Amino acid sequence: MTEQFPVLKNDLFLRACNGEDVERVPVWIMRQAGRYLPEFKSVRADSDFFKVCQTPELACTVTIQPILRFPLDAAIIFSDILVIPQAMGLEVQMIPGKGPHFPDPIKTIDDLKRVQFPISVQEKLGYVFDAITLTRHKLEGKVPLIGFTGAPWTLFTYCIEGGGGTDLKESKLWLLQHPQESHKFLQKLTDVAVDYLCGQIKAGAQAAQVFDSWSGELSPQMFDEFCLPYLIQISRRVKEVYPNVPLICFPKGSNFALKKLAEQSSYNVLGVDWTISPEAAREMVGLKVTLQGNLDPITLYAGKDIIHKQVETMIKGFGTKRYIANLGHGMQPQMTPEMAEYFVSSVHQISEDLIKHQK
Ligand SMILES: Cc1c2[nH]c(c1CCC(=O)O)Cc1[nH]c(c(CCC(=O)O)c1C)Cc1[nH]c(c(CCC(=O)O)c1C)Cc1[nH]c(c(C)c1CCC(=O)O)C2
Repeated sequence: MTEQFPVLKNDLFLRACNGEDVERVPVWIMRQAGRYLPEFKSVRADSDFFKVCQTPELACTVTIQPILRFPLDAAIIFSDILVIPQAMGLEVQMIPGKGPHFPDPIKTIDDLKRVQFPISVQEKLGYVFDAITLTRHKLEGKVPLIGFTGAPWTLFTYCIEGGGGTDLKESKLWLLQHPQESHKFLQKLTDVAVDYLCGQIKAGAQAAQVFDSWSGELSPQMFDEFCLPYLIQISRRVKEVYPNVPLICFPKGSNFALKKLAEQSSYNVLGVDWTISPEAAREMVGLKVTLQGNLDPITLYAGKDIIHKQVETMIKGFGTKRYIANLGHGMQPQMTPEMAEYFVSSVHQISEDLIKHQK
């Protein structure tokens, strides 16, 4: 039996995903739940990072925290992309002040034997599905809930580098020296990501985003070989099961790939970072897909007047159709809730004005 969820009261985000008219540009923020919120820090004070992810009540609480504070148009389930490597049998720790750490990363081809595949996502990641179902109820239909996964290449880099903050030398050497084994591993990660996204949608996610945070470290040629086919595959396979659920792809740093993704994949929305102008991004995809982004997050440190001006330029550049406002990457722990709020309210005010005057 499928769950009955509260009726959705704000469908602005979903309408923008689907290219429908909006009376205001929808806005959410990547990493909107996080350490810049005192109420998040207070939950984290008592619980390890992955404990929060694994406990549906806690994951639900922190997912909803930013929704209670700011007039956002979507919630994103609190979790991490690295729950997939964990589910495949690799140990991942979150080290305070440093980030993710794999005590025993994949170093050799022989190490790939330690990667469990196939896996039952229901058995290993059912806690995320439970968190999503609970959060759908607790949101009371205020805004839609987004699920997410890491993209195969980005997950691959963490499994091989053992953490962030590297130049990805080891992962790139895998692609160059062991292309076949790399493809095999990327395919396994893809299969798990597809099952994982389908499980999240079944549990109640109303849209889903694929984060390829490190795709921009690859040359266009390497991107075409090791990222693009898997990103396309994920979109097509999830759409086969859930044709009406909007899918978002954020290939950070690979703005050169926007045209190919718009033409060849089934994503409704493409996320862009701040290294491409809104006009250039729009030029590459036309009105075939919705664009999401792309304010340089550093802008949130620059003060209200500057935020306001930059948001205005951004919205005018993208246009108010087929557009979702966001940062070009995530919130940072040193940012203040006040500036997040100002960003959100600037999007409201500027886009409402623009749309009114277009009529
Ligand atoms: C690369 C990546 C990861 N995780 C994620 C990505 C892709 C997005 C991106 O590029 O930022 C995705 C992610 N991680 C988190 C979310 C939650 C939902 C949201 O509010 O956006 C999402 C969508 C929570 C988190 N994930 C993490 C935190 C902070 C850790 C903590 O609470 O102690 C949060 C709130 C930890 C994390 N997790 C990861 C890193 C590199 C770090 C350390 C970053 C840091 O310390 O600032 C891996």
